[in-house]
Amino acid sequence: MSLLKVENISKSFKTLQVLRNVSLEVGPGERHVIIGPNGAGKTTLFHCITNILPIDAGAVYLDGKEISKLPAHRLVHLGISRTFQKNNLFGDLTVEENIHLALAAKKPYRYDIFSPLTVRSDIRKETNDILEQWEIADRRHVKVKHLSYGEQRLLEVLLAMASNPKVLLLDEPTSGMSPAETAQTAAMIQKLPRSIALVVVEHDMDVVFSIADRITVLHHGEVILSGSPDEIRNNEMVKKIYFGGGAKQHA
Ligand SMILES: Nc1ncnc2c1ncn2[C@@H]1O[C@H](COP(=O)(O)OP(=O)(O)OP(=O)(O)O)[C@@H](O)[C@H]1O
Repeated sequence: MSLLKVENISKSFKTLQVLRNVSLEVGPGERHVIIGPNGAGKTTLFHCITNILPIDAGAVYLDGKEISKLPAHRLVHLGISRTFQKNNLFGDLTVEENIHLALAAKKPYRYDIFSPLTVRSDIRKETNDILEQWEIADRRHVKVKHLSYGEQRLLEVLLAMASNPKVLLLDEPTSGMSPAETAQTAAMIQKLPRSIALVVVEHDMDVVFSIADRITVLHHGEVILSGSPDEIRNNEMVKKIYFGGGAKQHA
């Protein structure tokens, strides 16, 4: 059974149909990358999977259970976490404090005003583990607004992982990054544990092919192909639609 199943979902904004009978399945630990030209509906698909936007038709399942109408915080507890194209960080707090908050949000005691976060030894330990594991311990006291753009996006991925998700959705993790930051991010994504399935929207083809087990191609809101990296690379229709100049590529 697939871990995440998207079944025939459709979405319109007034008269503009943005998703049309989109289906995809993601297995445990799979790296599933979604590609497609600008405006194909990739971000809308993420919003629909996480019920930030209600779907018009179809259904989304996690572990066989329908989750289409569940609110975002319930989805996090069930094991779906995501990042956004725009950073969702607290710029005036340090790296360490942002990690504290992300970890505390998942704990049952988060509303206990008599237990300040800083004395919670489990949060301190988990924070240290994250800082060490991802080799950012030397940045722990830096305010997030003073990190480079690439560092901020990396931190956002780490925070999305703090909830120990089964599925992590990454929306254009390398957008706006320098080539060095892009390479660093791709390497980081490759290092993410296989206990987490990844669904990644990505434009950079080097990144796509370096991480994907499976690729789904969206075009005008429809899945035109889903297959292995080799199948995608060698498919004539994909070459024409996506690589053939019909699509505007990101800078
Ligand atoms: N809230 C909205 N209201 C109306 N139209 C919208 C809304 N959000 C997205 N759209 C339109 O839906 C289409 C798909 O947008 P979406 O952002 O999902 O595409 P995308 O594939 O993620 O594009 P990109 O690669 O540029 O991020 C576009 O035509 C966009 O203008």
